[in-house]
Amino acid sequence: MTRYNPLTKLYNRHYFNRLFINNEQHDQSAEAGMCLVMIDIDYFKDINDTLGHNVGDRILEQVSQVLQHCVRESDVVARWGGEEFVILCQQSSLPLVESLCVRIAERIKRYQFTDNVQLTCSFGVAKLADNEPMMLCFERADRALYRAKAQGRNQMCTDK
Ligand SMILES: Nc1nc2c(ncn2[C@@H]2O[C@H](COP(=O)(O)OP(=O)(O)OP(=O)(O)O)[C@@H](O)[C@H]2O)c(=O)[nH]1
Repeated sequence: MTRYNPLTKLYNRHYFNRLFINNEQHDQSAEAGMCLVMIDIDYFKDINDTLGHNVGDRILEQVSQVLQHCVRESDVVARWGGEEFVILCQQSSLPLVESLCVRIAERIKRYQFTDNVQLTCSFGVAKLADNEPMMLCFERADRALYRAKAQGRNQMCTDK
């Protein structure tokens, strides 16, 4: 089974799921300080609709590079769906992960994307609680992302 999404070269959803979401065998020490970030490009459909699918694909590649560049080596980045990404940060904390999101947002703001496209992202953050299944933490991060979208996009929400 392939681990990677061919376009972005990031881990694909299936592999990320297998590693973390469906795997309840993690020991507690490995789980200490695990945080999840869900990231979704804002109004990505408009980019496809106005500039075409090929430009959309280039943007997805470039955003993926930004994410890989911003994270630590121990963090795991995956393409979750169309224009949605997930980062799993290990041995981290909410303040550290929130500052990671700010760094990513700043880098995306400054990045010279194909066709001079300007874009922003929305972020949803959650920290794995003691004895919490990864799936529940993931759902909390996803709800936080939904809030960031609903509140106007280009922002980060944390589920505390
Ligand atoms: N170019 C390209 N587009 C994709 C790919 N996968 C999904 N998409 C597009 O991503 C777009 C997602 O659109 P929406 O879910 O409406 O989200 P959005 O326009 O980003 O709006 P918000 O998320 O609400 O800010 C759709 O137009 C999909 O066709 C892909 O691999 N390449």
